[in-house]
Formats: sequence, C-alpha cells, structure tokens
Amino acid sequence: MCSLMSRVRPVQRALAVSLQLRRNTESSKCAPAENRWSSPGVNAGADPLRTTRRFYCSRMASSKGLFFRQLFESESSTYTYLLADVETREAVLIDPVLETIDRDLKLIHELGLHLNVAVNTHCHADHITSTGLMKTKLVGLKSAISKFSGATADILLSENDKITFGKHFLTVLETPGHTDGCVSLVVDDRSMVFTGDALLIRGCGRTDFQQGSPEKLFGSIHQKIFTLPDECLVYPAHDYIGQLMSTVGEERKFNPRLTKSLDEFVNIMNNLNLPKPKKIDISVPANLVCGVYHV
Ligand SMILES: N[C@@H](CCC(=O)N[C@@H](CSS)C(=O)NCC(=O)O)C(=O)O
Repeated sequence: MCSLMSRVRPVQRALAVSLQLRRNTESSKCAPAENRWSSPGVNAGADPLRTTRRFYCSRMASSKGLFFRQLFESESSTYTYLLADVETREAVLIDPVLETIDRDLKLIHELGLHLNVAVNTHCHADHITSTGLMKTKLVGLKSAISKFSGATADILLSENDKITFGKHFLTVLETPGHTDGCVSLVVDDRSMVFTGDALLIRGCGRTDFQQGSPEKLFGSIHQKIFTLPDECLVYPAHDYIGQLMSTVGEERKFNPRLTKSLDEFVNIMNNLNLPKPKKIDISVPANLVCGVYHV
C-alpha cells in the first residue's frame, strides 16, 4: 500500500487516505450490527447479500430486504449506486462510469445479482457512462434515462415512473435545472433519494451549460426533493471533498445555496465561475448514445 501510495498524486493520495480512514470508521460503526447477525463459523458459505457488513449497517440502508452499495469513481468523483432485492436478487445500477465497468461487473457477478436496469440520472458532462457497454455484457439489461435528456436508451423515464427490482422500486422525480433531463430516484419507502447532480451535499449542480437554469433547479429542489421526509437519506452523483451522504432535513437546514431566496440563489449560481468539466466535449456526445458513440 505504501509503495503504491507514493506513486499517486498528492490530491489522490489524500482522497485515498480519507476514504481508507472512513472505511475503518464505518467498520467500527457497523460492528454491533454485524455481531448481531453473524458470528464466526456461522457465516461460512453464507449468502453475501445477507451477511455483508454494509447491508446490516442501518446508516447505509434502512429499507428491509434491500441491498445497497455506494461505489466511487475517483477521476470524476462520481458515486455509482447498486441496489438489489435480497430475495429475488434483481438489481438496479445508478450512474455507472466507463472507467469502473470491470469493478461493477465483478461485484454484480460475485453477488449473484441479475441487473435489470442501468439508469443515468442525466446526460453527464464530466464522464462517460458505462450503460451502453454494460448492455453488451449482461443479457437482458436495459438502459434508462429521462425522456427530456435528448439521449437514446431502452427506457425513457417520465415523472412518477417506477423502476422495479423484485419487491422494491425507485420512483422517478423530474428535477431539471442542472440539465433539462435530470431526475432524482426515490426508494419505495422514501428512506433514500438519489439526487444526481440536482442536489449535492451542501451544494447543488451547476447551471451554466447544457440546459442549465438556476430558477428551474431552485424549483426542483424545493418543490420535489425538499418535500421528502426529513430523515430521507440523500445520495448525490458527486462529492468533491469526500462526503458520502446527507439527509433531506440537513440539506433543507444547512445547504448554503438552498437556504437562500430565489433571487439570491440565482445570483450565486450565475457567479460560480467554475471551469468547464475537462471531458465535456467527449462526454456529452457519448452519453447521448449510452456511452457507445464509436459503434
Ligand atoms: N472538475 C470537474 C467538474 C466539476 C463540476 O463542474 N461538477 C459539476 C457536476 S459534473 S457536470 C457541478 O455541478 N459542480 C457544482 C459545484 O458547485 O461544484 C471536471 O473537470 O470534470
């Protein structure tokens, strides 16, 4: 680990160290749950979906019979989410990234999951999705994205559509503003929401390219995401400083952009002056065709 770490750039090293630290902290936080459900010997050869430490960590997944895993792609700081029904093993993958397709396929295979749908929360500008390539590797897999994204996919999503996997489902909330085709995905019991680039932790998606509109984003967050229960866990598509998750209540109270009036919010968003994402010119055209623009 030390020799590997010395070869990576300082920022990546810091991120890796912080992720390692978090992993350690997470393990200890989840230990009582693990002890409750598994003991040495009893677990040998047991079902990984039912015995993984994270599954029983209430901080990570509170819905009964729902397997949940948060995955990270370090180049674009993107979170990919894997959800599955523990009984039927049907699964959904949210915002998978081309660079990490092998990791994601390996995990799906190891856990014995049947991936029904790979969904993009919007047409990403900073990385290329793996949904198209993944379809060539997994029989029966369907891609999904908003009908307002301008992209092609097997399933074009609209408000209130359900993406089902076993007895669970995700409900589509249209949350435009970062792009016209942004959706947030709410777990059936409203315990978790995947907000894509609409709501980030103590931030939100930028509104200065594609079909960005601060007015629309403000409405989407206040009228859709902030009407979910306070305890609903918020899982965004990105975080650039290592934050993993938040809650609707926390964001409603502490998000420095969303606690402002509409006029103040518009002013903040119009003056972010962020550099363009490095891969925007290749990502957008590729993501309009599920990332498989060369075929
Ligand atoms: N440096 C990154 C791009 C960072 C960025 O612009 N992030 C977007 C989401 S991905 S399009 C964003 O909305 N950021 C909001 C913010 O307040 O930072 C790269 O070059 O890819």
